[in-house]
Amino acid sequence: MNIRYSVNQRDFKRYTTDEVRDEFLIQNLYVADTVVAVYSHVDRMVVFGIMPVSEAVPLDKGIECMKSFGTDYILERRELGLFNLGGAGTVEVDGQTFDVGFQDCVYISKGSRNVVFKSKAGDKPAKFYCISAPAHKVLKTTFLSMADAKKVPMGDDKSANKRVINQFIHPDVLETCQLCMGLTQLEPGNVWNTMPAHTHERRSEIYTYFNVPEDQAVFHMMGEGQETRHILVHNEDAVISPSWSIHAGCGTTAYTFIWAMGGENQVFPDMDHIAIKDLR
Ligand SMILES: O=C[C@H](O)[C@@H](O)CC(=O)C(=O)O
Ligand SMILES: [Zn+2]
Repeated sequence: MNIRYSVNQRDFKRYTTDEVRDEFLIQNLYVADTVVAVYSHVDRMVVFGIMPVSEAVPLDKGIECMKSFGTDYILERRELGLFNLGGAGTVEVDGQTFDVGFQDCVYISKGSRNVVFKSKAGDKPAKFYCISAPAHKVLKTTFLSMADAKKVPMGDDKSANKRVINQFIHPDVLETCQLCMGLTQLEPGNVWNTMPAHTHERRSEIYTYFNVPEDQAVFHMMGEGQETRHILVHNEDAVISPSWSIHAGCGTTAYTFIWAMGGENQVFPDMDHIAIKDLR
C-alpha cells in the first residue's frame, strides 16, 4: 500500500514540481481487478480505486490488513464513502447488495466485514472511487443517488464558475462519524471551482476530478493563500489537500469532481475564506 506522510507548509514552499506531485497527486487508481490503495497521514484518510473487470473484487484484495491498519478487517474501525465513476456495478456489504450506477454513492458503516465490488459488464467496468476515514460508531450503510443529495447552486457565468455542489454524505443528508463527501458539477463553459478559495484548519480534503476529456486538464491550486502553487491533474486523478492548503481548480474545459473531507468537525461552512485580491 502506498503511504503518504504529512508535509508542512514551510517545507512545501521549496518543493519542485515532482516533489509536489509525489506527495499530493494520486494517479492510476483504476487497474483491472485490483484494489489500488493510498494511505494518507492527513487525517488518516485512505483512497481506494477499484475497477472490477472479470471478477468480483473484495475491498481487502492484496492488502495485509493487520500490517496496514492494525485490525482484522479494513472497516473494523473505519467508515467508507464511495462514488462510481464508471459503468454500472454492484457493491455487496455483508450480504446486502446495492446497484451502483454512474455518479451514485454508497456510505458503508464501520463494522462492515465483507465488502465486494463487481461490474455488470467487463467491457464497461465500474470504477469505484472510495474514501475511508477512522470511525468511532456503527451507523447505517446507505445508498444515495443524485436525487438524494442536497443541491447547493454556486457561482455565475460572469466568473466562469457556475456549478452545483451536490452534498451526498453531509450532516443534513446522512449521519456519519467524520466523513463528508459530495459531487460538484460545473455547467458547460464554466471552469473555476472553489474560488474565492478557502482553507479549513479543522479538516482536510481530497478531490478527484473526472468527466475531464482526454486532451484537457485542470490546474488544481494548492499551498497557503500567500504562497500558492498549481498541480496539473488529468481525468480521474486525485489530489490531497492538507488543512493549511487551499484547494481550488481551473480547467481548460468544464469537469466534475468529488470532494471528501475528514477531521475535527463536519460544519460545512467552517471555512477561512481568502479574498481573491489577497491571493499570492
Ligand atoms: O470545503 C468544501 C469543499 O472545498 C467543496 O465543497 C467546494 C466545492 O465543491 C466548490 O466550491 O465547488
Ligand atoms: Zn474545502
